[in-house]
Amino acid sequence: MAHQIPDDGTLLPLMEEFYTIQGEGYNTGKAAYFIRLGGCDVGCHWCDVKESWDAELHPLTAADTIVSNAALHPAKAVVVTGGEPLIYNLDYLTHNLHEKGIKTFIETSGAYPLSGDWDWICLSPKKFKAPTPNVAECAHELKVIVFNKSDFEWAEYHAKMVSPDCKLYLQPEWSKSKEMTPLIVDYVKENPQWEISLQTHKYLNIP
Ligand SMILES: C[S@@+](CC[C@H](N)C(=O)[O-])C[C@H]1O[C@@H](n2cnc3c(N)ncnc32)[C@H](O)[C@@H]1O
Ligand SMILES: Nc1nc2[nH]cc(C(=O)O)c2c(=O)[nH]1
Ligand code: SF4
Ligand SMILES: [Mg+2]
Repeated sequence: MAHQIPDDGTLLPLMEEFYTIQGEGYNTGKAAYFIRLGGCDVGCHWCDVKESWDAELHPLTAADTIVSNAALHPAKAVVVTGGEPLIYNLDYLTHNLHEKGIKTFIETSGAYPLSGDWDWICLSPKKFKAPTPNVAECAHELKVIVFNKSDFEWAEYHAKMVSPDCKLYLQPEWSKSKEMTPLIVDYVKENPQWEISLQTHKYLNIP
């Protein structure tokens, strides 16, 4: 049976929630509570959480419960990820997190319109479903996954879509990391407006 998900954002398909260290991008090294919502139709062939794709496998959970769980942890910061979290209306969730003094960060492909009130937006655009201009304009961080050499040019194309003060990151696709990381290192040395982002949680063996 298909989930009937109310569009007021009070119920969300929750795949998992865990307290860990942000492994990627600008906030690397900072403790945060991760909320992983199920559902994604972007279809990245190298996606590292394909189990998230089918929303119906993940129980509809009260946003109030997610907020209370988040509030139990010392770091007052939440990363909402997925799946593609912007499939859902995130206004209610982020409003209630803020009411509890919790900062809101999102990891998104930008493939759906922006909802929610965010302290930090990490946009990781995908070839398989282009980001909406609205998310690109609001992004604090652009994180492009490098799977092959052509992705540098593609990254520059997206850098033109974001605001001038948006941080720019190149992150190797995990399975191609050995090949791509040296290319990223060379690229960043030549183009220092870009920085390298590694999936440090995978090296640390933490969630
Ligand atoms: C699993 S996605 C979920 C959020 C959203 N759907 C997105 O793609 O931004 C979280 C982050 O992991 C990155 N990611 C996913 N699979 C990866 C892989 N195999 N190697 C490197 N980064 C990956 C995504 O680009 C994104 O920045
Ligand atoms: N530690 C840790 N950091 C992350 N940063 C982005 C992640 C994600 O899957 O969205 C992620 C994740 O899954 N774990
Ligand atoms: S958009 Fe994100 S969750 Fe969806 S397939 Fe791509 S990496 Fe995976
Ligand atoms: Mg991850």
